[in-house]
Amino acid sequence: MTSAHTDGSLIDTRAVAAGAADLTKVYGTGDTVVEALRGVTIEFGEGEFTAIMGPSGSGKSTLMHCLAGLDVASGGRVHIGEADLTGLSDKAMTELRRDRIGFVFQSFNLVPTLTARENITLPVDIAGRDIDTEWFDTVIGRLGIADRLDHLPSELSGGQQQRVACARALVGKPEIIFGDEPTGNLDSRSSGEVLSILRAATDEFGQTVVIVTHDPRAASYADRVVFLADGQIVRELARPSADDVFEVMKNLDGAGSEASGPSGDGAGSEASGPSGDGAGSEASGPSGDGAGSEASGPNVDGAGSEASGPKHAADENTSEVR
Ligand SMILES: Nc1ncnc2c1ncn2[C@@H]1O[C@H](COP(=O)(O)OP(=O)(O)OP(=O)(O)O)[C@@H](O)[C@H]1O
Repeated sequence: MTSAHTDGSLIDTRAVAAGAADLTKVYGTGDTVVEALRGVTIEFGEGEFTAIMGPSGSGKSTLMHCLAGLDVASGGRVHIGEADLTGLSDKAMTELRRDRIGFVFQSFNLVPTLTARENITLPVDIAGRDIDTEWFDTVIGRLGIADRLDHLPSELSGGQQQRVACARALVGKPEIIFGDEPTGNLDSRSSGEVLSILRAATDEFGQTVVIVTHDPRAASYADRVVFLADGQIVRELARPSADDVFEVMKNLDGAGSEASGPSGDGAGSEASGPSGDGAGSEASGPSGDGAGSEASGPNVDGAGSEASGPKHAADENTSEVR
């Protein structure tokens, strides 16, 4: 949410959905000690989509797990809304995670004995709430899993399982959704669908989304991208293009292994550069090759062209704030 300064410029007035203050995390002791987080202070505004990036081992997953109450920090504080996680009992933490947080993690954690539909509605069922059937239909339609709902996870492809996990995180409309490489196992079309619907969750329902990703194109769907290195926040970009993100990652990473260019490995989508010509449209960036690209998602946000990639133009709003 924004409002106008007297000089006409916009200021951000949205409420804070979650945050961390001076967060530290130390693994091991003595010679094997690792300082995974070294004083991270960050806030996530309501309805904001944030991507966390950084070289391998920089602390992204650790930060995500501490924020989501899945791991306990060594020092500092974390809050979700008004709730300070530091003082919560196990029971209160479980309820908070169940009622207010959605998770899209790469290890899908689907219950193998439940169908896709049952997995998707499980958190809402456990919480004893009613399913918003209209939103349920919208989510599964956009994610292209409507015809897979009665299948067990073992009968689904990896990408379909990940989209079921994404649907599970979305249908209950939790205040905040955490995704640890939510598009990591997806081809670029499915990746675009997942990112578009996460974007829609913020734009249409005011949900807050925080993802860890290695993919500059995925990051370019975000309102801002926060870069970690050695357990600290070192850069932040507001509404960047994939090219902007790629440039920062290249510099942060030295050898550039995390944000490798178009010749990136394997499926390419996670590590591909924004101008990926290697796999052609498969790895293409948001401002690249137009509406027909593989990366284009469904028309999730009402503005057709918007959905074919992230909404930020290459040269728009790329101010560096740190
Ligand atoms: N359980 C653990 N025990 C000891 N060290 C750990 C543990 N988990 C993470 N670390 C270390 O903490 C640091 C940060 O790890 P983390 O997984 O948060 O990095 P990351 O940025 O998510 O990396 P990647 O991009 O490779 O997933 C690394 O040096 C890692 O080896």
